[in-house]
Amino acid sequence: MASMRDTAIGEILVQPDDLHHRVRELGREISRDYAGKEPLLVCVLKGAVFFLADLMREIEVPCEVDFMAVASYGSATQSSGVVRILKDLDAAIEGRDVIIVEDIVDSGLTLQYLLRNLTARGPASLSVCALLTKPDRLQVDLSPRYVGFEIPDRFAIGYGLDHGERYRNLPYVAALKPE
Ligand SMILES: O=P(O)(O)OC[C@H]1O[C@H](OP(=O)(O)OP(=O)(O)O)[C@H](O)[C@@H]1O
Ligand code: HPA
Ligand SMILES: [Mg+2]
Repeated sequence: MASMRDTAIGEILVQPDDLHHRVRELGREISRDYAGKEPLLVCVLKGAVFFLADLMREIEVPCEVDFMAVASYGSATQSSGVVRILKDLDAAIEGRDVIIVEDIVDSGLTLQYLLRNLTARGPASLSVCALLTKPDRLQVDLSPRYVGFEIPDRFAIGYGLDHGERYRNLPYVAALKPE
């Protein structure tokens, strides 16, 4: 775990206990909504891996997971919306009940791209479960069906979220301290 003395770690936005409880609630909601179905969770690498692993263990209906890696270009704390697939899903999703699992929806441009791309593959249904959203930064007209927490317009790190690949291992979500 990165040291608490690391000067780049600012104010804590979501405490470990709150993450744990909310992830459990989301798992219950999904289990209820998908009763009788067998959803496919599509985890967007890398940040969502941590959320996915905790969420999936709170889901009580049979479910599967597949992974997709995408890259968006731009400065370190901003995504450009130009999205490129680095790793595609292993299997077809036609006819499947798909849930996209994201760690954060910031501008929404990555998610907008993913929704268009996956819709074109003919899933039976497609929904989004995002741990975090930043309502003040959203640039597109979409709203995930499942949201963990709404956070202020701060660059977030921890619980999967990185800055330059660091801080993913923090057990809480914090704001990156401005330089
Ligand atoms: O709403 P947006 O402004 O498009 O930003 C959200 C996207 O940015 C982050 O991924 P990132 O490209 O940092 O990849 P990572 O998960 O590997 O860190 C995050 O996991 C989302 O996929
Ligand atoms: O606030 C954020 N933190 C980490 N990665 C991100 N990608 C988009 N927004 C963020
Ligand atoms: Mg990142």
